[in-house]
Amino acid sequence: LQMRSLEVSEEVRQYLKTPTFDNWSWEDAEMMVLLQLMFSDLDFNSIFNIEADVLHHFLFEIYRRYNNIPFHNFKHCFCVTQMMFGLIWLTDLRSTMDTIDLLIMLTSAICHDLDHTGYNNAYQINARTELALRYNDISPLENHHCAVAFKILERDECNIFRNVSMDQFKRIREGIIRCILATDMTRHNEILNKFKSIQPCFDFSNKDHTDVLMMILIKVSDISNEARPMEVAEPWLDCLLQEFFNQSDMEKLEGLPVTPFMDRDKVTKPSSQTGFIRFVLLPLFMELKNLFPCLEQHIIHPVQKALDYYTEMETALERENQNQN
Ligand SMILES: COc1ccc(NC(=O)[C@H](C)Nc2nc3c(cnn3-c3ccccc3C)c(=O)[nH]2)cc1
Ligand SMILES: [Zn+2]
Repeated sequence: LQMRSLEVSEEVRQYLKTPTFDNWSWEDAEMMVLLQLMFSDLDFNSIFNIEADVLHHFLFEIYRRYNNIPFHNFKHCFCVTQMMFGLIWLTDLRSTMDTIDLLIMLTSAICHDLDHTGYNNAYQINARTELALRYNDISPLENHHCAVAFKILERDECNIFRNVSMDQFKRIREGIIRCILATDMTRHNEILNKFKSIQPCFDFSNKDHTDVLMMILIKVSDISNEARPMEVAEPWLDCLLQEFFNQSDMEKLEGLPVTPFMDRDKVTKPSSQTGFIRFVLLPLFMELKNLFPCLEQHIIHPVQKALDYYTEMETALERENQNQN
């Protein structure tokens, strides 16, 4: 992978800060350069003394450790990081949060699905895989993603944190572990309820409050493909269903329990999305909008349009089925 030193125009730098960024029109090598740009645009390199070649080696090793599977691949890692980058600028977090917390969030986004095999936690546990054994069925995938991240950081030439103090590294490590482990969707309600409970009087100087906000922001970045333009989001749903179908095919072959919304004989694109958008995405975004009203137009409106699109598709499909029967 030749990371061409793509000369990034001012126009692209601004476009990179918006949730409308289209990942499909960029090569992997260009996305690597854009990831470096995010670090420098947020002043991480100067504030934390991150040398350019160390950042380069770090990102290259990250790139190597994502697998070529339909959804949880390097492009997903880039999308989640780019959404996080966009949210930081959109909500002006540079003026309300410590820079070290922004560094934790961006690095967590980059690392959050490292070495994902395309089989979710339910499969790991049911199939009693090496990961389920090692992590005692407790978020086996997320524990693994985080362990791989710190294995990479143990190598001096990849350690972007090698010039920070012991106290700073301790805070960074605690933050990255907390954020990556928060991406386990089985903990969705636990984390959302914690955020709801501190909502009325959110205090940016209270670490307990900002710790929860950081988990909410990586969760939002991770699952918010539907906040992007339809021509960007729809291919991602095809990739996701491809990965889900691979898993449910394998589960059927191995006589393991099959998750209904992964079963190619049961799921349709609209049915999987209308429920997900209505019961998972919108409630999550509505909570975040209470803190950052500007997300109404940038995130919630596009998702409501996506809900209308899939609801339309669902009724059209049902009408078609009725005509056939
Ligand atoms: C509470 O745990 C859950 C809840 C919902 C889902 N997934 C769904 O409902 C369906 C399959 N749709 C869906 N799932 C999505 C999307 C984005 N990420 N994402 C996803 C991917 C892997 C694991 C979990 C989720 C939510 C998306 O746009 N749609 C998966 C896990
Ligand atoms: Zn992810």
